[in-house]
Amino acid sequence: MKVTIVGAGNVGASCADVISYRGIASEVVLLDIKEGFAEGKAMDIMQCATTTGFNTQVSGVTNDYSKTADSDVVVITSGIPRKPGMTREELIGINAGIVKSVAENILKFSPNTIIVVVSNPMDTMTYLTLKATGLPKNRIIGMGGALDSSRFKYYLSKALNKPANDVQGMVIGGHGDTTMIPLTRLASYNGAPVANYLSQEELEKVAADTMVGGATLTGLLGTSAWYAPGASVAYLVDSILNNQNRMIACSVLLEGEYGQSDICLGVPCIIGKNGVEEIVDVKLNEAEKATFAKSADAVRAMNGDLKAVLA
Ligand SMILES: NC(=O)C1=CN([C@@H]2O[C@H](COP(=O)(O)OP(=O)(O)OC[C@H]3O[C@@H](n4cnc5c(N)ncnc54)[C@H](O)[C@@H]3O)[C@@H](O)[C@H]2O)C=CC1
Ligand SMILES: O=C([O-])CC(=O)C(=O)O
Repeated sequence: MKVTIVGAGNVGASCADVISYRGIASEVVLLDIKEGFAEGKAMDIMQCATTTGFNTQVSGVTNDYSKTADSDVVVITSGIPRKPGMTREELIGINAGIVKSVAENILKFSPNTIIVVVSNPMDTMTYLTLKATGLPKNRIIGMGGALDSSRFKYYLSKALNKPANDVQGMVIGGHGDTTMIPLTRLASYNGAPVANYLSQEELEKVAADTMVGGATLTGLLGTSAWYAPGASVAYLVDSILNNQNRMIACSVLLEGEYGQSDICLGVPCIIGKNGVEEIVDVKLNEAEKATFAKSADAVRAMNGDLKAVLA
């Protein structure tokens, strides 16, 4: 199975590292516009093969899309990341043009691929990719919810003082500081509602910390995060390539689900060999439905800025 990752920067390279280390794909191609950069990242990762013990073949290319031919999955991480104090939405001006041209180039050589969109603002970039390529909706998946959910579980585990792997929870809605929706009511500590153990005030703090999880890291690192984003993409790619049918919150085209249409937004999806196999209805209550509608309004307003690039 072959995976191409466009953008060999922090997130792209981290993703390639996890995919190879865990043997998720037999071949990974890193592509970047910066001369020699993807080649260097690929060589560095390949020099881990004998010490960490993997057989995945990782190669790097400078803007040569012919080397990406017949990829089963293509991950788009090309574009600029935010700096401290910025929102993800501020990246649209530069990233929209990059994402559109990358998606078009990819399809010339891998017409049957499934595309995973990572570049920010991710929900709007996913919608752009869908509109620009005209691919069926099951083959365009925005990655954000897997990462946001892992941060939610991290903050819940800290509040509970229990191992993160004993915590279940999901974040839906937009992948933005104000549009994310941590589903606190449905989160559990090994099946028991977290509200059994945490006060309302503690739960609100967990949700607030989750929503600004990316901004917090950007403030600490000077650029946005990459280890958890790279691992989250690899988790999603694994579910596609190995047909695991995991339920993962992903940004996908909604056509009436969750009361929304003509928008890509984070909802729980079954992810398997065809990409999005199914959208799962987790039965939101009235307050959650209203929050979801507000999140959709904000993302829809952002999508309005795509007119020029889609013209
Ligand atoms: N959806 C999510 O959950 C997350 C999204 N992101 C987003 O992912 C993107 C990448 O972030 P980082 O890897 O930290 O940035 P980075 O700056 O480390 O890497 C981006 C790479 O894209 C390359 N690039 C730019 N234009 C290109 C083109 N036309 N073709 C090929 N490569 C091109 C650059 O040369 C650079 O190496 C950002 O937009 C960031 O906001 C980051 C983390 C999580
Ligand atoms: O915060 C950012 O800009 C990058 C990102 O999407 C994340 O780490 O969640």
